[in-house]
Amino acid sequence: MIHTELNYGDVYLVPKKTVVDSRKECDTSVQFGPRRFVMPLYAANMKSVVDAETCEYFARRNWFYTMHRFDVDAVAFVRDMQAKGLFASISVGVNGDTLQQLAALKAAGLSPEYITLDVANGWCVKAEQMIRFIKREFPHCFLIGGNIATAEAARDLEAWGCDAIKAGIAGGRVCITKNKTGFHRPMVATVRDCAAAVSVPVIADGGIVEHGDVAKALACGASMVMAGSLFAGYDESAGEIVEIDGKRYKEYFGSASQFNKGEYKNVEGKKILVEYKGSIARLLLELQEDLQSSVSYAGGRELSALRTVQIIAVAH
Ligand SMILES: NC(=O)C1=CN([C@@H]2O[C@H](COP(=O)(O)OP(=O)(O)OC[C@H]3O[C@@H](n4cnc5c(N)ncnc54)[C@H](OP(=O)(O)O)[C@@H]3O)[C@@H](O)[C@H]2O)C=CC1
Ligand SMILES: Nc1nc2c(ncn2[C@@H]2O[C@H](COP(=O)(O)O)[C@@H](O)[C@H]2O)c(=O)[nH]1
Repeated sequence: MIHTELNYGDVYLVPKKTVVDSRKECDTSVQFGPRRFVMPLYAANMKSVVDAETCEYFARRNWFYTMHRFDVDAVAFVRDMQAKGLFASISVGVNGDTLQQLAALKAAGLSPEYITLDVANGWCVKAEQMIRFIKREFPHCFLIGGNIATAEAARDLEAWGCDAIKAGIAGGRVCITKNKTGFHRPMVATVRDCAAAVSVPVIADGGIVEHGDVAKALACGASMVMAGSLFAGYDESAGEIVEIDGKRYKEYFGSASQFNKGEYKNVEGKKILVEYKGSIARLLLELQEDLQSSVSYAGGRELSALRTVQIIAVAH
């Protein structure tokens, strides 16, 4: 029997009695690893979304960030962020280049506060080996592993030593994995299954289309949400402005796109143009206001209230 699974766009949250007098009373902050952040939401570790300046921008405003792992000097990045009194959060892969970067960090006496193991399918032997290696060599580091999409995979990554798990396979806006391989799991099912299976925080990665999807992800059990396209196209986002017929855009491309890889090999991502939207400050404020409102509809004062709401499927 083939069963149906749902995405954010297929569900809504049922309102409860509001207990606050103003949405301002609702607290959107989240403890994640050793630090507390203003929002349970952050920009994807993609080259077309974040660069070193974007990371600094978010860290200074106490938003979580993760630098991407493509052509990055991890030593320089970690040293620079920590010299500025900011936390360092980097991404790594599973191959020899990552081992070299980690050895260089160790030799320089540096330890980032957060490391994200960023591979398409984190439920694999190479990921297990890297997770165990990082936990051994950088025991004080908060290690995020991913990506995965099932309870069984989440349990394995927790057992291997991950401090948080990033869930979401082939749900991203510039993803073509589902078209090229046939594999994908809708986000509501992914997040609910993974979050129920482990005691470490789960990050819902990809597929955020509307601001309300953040609240839906948290209602499904996510502790944090990662989004790419939501944060693309701003002054502070990575990449240059492109002008076409007098209209301004920024490029948003997948980490597994030909554009990011530099060759057409195992391509599972595409490049699109997103409208240029100016400064990101207004977006960050609006996201926070919207989430405060979500918490009020959930009948609480804190994010935990979202875990108590009923999720309903809607007929299209
Ligand atoms: N969240 C998502 O759904 C997805 C995200 N991505 C993103 O794209 C980026 C690049 O991903 P990717 O192209 O997979 O490369 P990776 O850099 O993640 O691959 C790392 C290593 O793992 C091997 N590998 C990758 N996929 C598989 C597989 N299916 N089976 C066996 N070995 C594998 C690769 O070898 P080899 O190339 O020889 O196979 C390579 O040596 C990452 O940042 C990832 O997050 C990509 C796809 C889906
Ligand atoms: N299948 C692919 N997924 C990718 C690729 N590059 C990034 N990603 C994933 O997408 C999310 C962002 O999704 P969005 O809907 O918020 O835009 C990102 O965090 C990765 O997990 C890719 O090339 N192929």
